[in-house]
Amino acid sequence: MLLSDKILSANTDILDRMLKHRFVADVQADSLQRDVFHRYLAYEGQFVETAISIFAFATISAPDIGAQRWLIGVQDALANKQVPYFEDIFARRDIGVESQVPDAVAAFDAGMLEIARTGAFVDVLTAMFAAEWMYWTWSKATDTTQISDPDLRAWVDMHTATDFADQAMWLKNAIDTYGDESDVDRLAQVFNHVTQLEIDFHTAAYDAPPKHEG
Ligand SMILES: Cc1ncc(CO)c(N)n1
Repeated sequence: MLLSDKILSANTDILDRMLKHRFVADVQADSLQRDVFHRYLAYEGQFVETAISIFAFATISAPDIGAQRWLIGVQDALANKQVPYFEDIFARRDIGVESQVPDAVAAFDAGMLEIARTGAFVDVLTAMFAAEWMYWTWSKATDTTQISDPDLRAWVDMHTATDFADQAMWLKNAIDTYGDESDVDRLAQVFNHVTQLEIDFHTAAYDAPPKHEG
């Protein structure tokens, strides 16, 4: 079995919990409340910027120019496709960037950056594989469901588009190319850790935002 498939197999339970998360269920049932969507967007916009840094760390530790070219392309897509989505939507929907975010949101960003800063190349690949494979999976399962909010529809469609699908597949293949059988337990643990952070991140959108101090 491929290393990437072993990582997935070791995490079926937790991945399944994320794929059935209330947030995903609400998107699929077209019942995501506007205030939840807006909080999610504010937290998500911050993560997309963090993701640029994560892929920058991966670019530094990539062992060859082929991987570096690909990762620079990912940074380009994040900076020039995903960030503009948030810039446009924040202006139109009057969503403010939150200076205070819930602990779970801060923990997700910090946890992902920590792996990127201190982990081996395959660890960073696995962290983003956990994040992107999961989004690609639930978005594909949401391809034909009715979504009334055009901004939410566009967000889901962005994660079924060829660009994003190719990225998720590239990460999976790269784990098999650059990883080693001896990495399997550590990488399965990275995948597990990231998926738990994802669960908590998506739960945070349902809680009232933290109050400003003072
Ligand atoms: C929180 C989160 N996880 C994963 C993805 C997919 O890259 C995303 N955009 N946001």
